[in-house]
Amino acid sequence: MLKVCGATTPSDLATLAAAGADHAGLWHGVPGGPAELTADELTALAAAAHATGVLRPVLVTFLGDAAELAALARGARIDHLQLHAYQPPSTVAALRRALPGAVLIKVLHLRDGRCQERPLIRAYERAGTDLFLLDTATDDGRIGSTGTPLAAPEALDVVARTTLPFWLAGGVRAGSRARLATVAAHPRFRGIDVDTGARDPHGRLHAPAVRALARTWGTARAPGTAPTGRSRG
Ligand SMILES: O=C(O)c1ccccc1NCC(=O)[C@H](O)[C@H](O)COP(=O)(O)O
Repeated sequence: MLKVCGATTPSDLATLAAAGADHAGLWHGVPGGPAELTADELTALAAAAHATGVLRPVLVTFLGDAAELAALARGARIDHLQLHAYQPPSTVAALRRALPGAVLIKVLHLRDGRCQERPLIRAYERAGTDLFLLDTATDDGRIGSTGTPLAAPEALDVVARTTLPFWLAGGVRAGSRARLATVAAHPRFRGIDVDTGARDPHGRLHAPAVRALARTWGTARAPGTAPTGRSRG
């Protein structure tokens, strides 16, 4: 599974679909974010993602109001939600009740190798999280699209504290597959989530980079096929 984050136009989605991505991350509720979408834009792009026949949209958000998120997801017909900030387990639980069929992805942030949410991991699992996304936070506290690499031993240490499937993020590139081989070999590893490594030097989504990610990480689809099933693991 390959998710690429921060699509803002139908042309971005066409690039991702043709280059082998399975999920497109669409931002809403990320104040000041360069890929921030209005609710109407989110709905239109989610429809465009579905129309590709291969891409599933993921709502990526810092928002913590479960009722607002559930309404947004229903309105945009998105069934994958990625809680990318420090939303508490109670938000996951409320979303689980509001959207029983959705795939709820909670980000776990590693800063200086330490998982910021470590004491809450079990609570997130009990609340109804489907999938964890391991990502990096920078020394100065930035989160999301940091391009900062995650070390394999630190990722595995967090994974050992969980029981759920997980996606891997944090400066992932085609060339980091060998360095992260032990993480990719984990039985609960389900795929990668990339922003920086899928872009050209001007910050545009870049088909050759996406193709290289899909090829190197072994997520490439057979030509003409759509991903099967949901991403719950
Ligand atoms: O992508 C962003 O800029 C972003 C901003 C705010 C919240 C979340 C954001 N991205 C979420 C993602 O899922 C990224 O793909 C993930 O952080 C990995 O990014 P990178 O390290 O640049 O590959």
